[in-house]
Amino acid sequence: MRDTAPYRGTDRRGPRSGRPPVDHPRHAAYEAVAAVNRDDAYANLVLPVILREQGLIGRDAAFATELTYGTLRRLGTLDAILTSAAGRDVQRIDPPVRDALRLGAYQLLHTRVPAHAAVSSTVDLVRTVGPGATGFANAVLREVAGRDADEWVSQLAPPLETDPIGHLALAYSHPQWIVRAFAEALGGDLGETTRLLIEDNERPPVHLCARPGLADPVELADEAGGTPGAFSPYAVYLDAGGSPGDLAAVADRRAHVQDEGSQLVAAALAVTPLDGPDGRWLDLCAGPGGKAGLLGAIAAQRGARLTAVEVAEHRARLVETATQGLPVTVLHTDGRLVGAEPKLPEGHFDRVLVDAPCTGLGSLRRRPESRWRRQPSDLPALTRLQRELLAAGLRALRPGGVLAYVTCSPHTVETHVSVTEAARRSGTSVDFVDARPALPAGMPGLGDGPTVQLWPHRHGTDAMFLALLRRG
Ligand SMILES: C[S@@+](CC[C@H](N)C(=O)[O-])C[C@H]1O[C@@H](n2cnc3c(N)ncnc32)[C@H](O)[C@@H]1O
Repeated sequence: MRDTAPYRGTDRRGPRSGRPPVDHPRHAAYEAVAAVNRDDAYANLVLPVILREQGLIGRDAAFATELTYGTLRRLGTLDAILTSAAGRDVQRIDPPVRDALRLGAYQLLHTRVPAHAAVSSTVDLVRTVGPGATGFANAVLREVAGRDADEWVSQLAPPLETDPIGHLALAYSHPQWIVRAFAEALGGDLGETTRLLIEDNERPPVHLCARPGLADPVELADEAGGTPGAFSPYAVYLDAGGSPGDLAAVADRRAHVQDEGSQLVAAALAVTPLDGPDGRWLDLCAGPGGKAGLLGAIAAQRGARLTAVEVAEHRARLVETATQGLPVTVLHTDGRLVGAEPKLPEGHFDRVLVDAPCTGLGSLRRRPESRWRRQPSDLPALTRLQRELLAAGLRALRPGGVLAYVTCSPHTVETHVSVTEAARRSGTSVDFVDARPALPAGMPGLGDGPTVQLWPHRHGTDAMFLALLRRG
């Protein structure tokens, strides 16, 4: 909302209804934030339902979305500010009042909503969700309004010089362990780490993938009112407010919604040179089917066939839908069963994708609550699964075949450590292939190889990691 006219919200009941004014967008945002914090809901799933139920469209829907996503992203910093302003730990505030205050503080510090409107609309909200706390809410928000966001950070964050991780975590609203992981993956460069954290707090663009042989990206960009992507030959960037669900090309599966980084790593597997047969491709972790959709379309052009494996039944069904009409066979099974499952024989496949389950720290832009849900304790189970799936992928690969190991996390334990450990323990001879030539010529910021790490702040993509391995 920063760059648009100040927004005051809408009151559809009007002043004469005799009831306190109800601001529909703010109520919708409250419902969404409360569902996320109370019920562990996902904002991207729950918000569209609430918007539909409340009949919010256009500017109202955009405002509710901005409030929901912004508040959830900034939760860590907002809570530190509210703790200070309230003079008590925010965790000890009644949850409905706490969520209303978070929304109010977000409006005060990060939008152009006038302070009086942010305060009075939040007090109105508290009147309905936590009656009895209106005086408290009013006092806390007036305290919050006494400083701008930078002044609060100066007051509350530890000094950058002595505690850079603590400072960045508070200033840019990320848990410290994630800031530390990002800084490590960026070679300790705190300037780059800061740019990444800033990017994580922005609304991400929507990217489309024009499926090769089925849609032309320039024509799709015209149809969608977007622009062709900078790097992926299949990418189209949708303009803000563009709605992919309304596009005929998406409805009839000539295109799908997919981050450009995901397109690039899937395409990298397909373009890596290979000697010998090249007709059997495998996607070992396929759900919900984004990369299988792109690889299936490329396979159709090249006379190849893709086997797409997914262990979760509902996600296997999503892969089936996503790959209809393409030369793709979907298997609902555990990818680790290579060699035991007759349809997954050892030494059989020419190209294998292992797009492993991971913390998803590379796509925090798209999942506003996930940075607060993920814990370092998630890592051991995930990295074990990553290594087992990668080992299975290597077993499935024929000698001379090529495997792409991909994560949407830049955490080095999930990237470099997982891939080198699994390759070392695979019992077969495995060589790293330089992944950089498999990405578009001239793409900047790809590092020294042989693996590639994409970044939101460098490439405008999710932080996808790619390692290419060739079996000896
Ligand atoms: C990162 S996602 C894959 C995203 C997908 N490639 C795409 O582009 O849409 C990882 C997927 O692996 C699946 N998965 C987890 N464990 C698995 C296993 N043992 N075998 C096969 N799939 C598994 C998860 O259910 C999840 O759908």
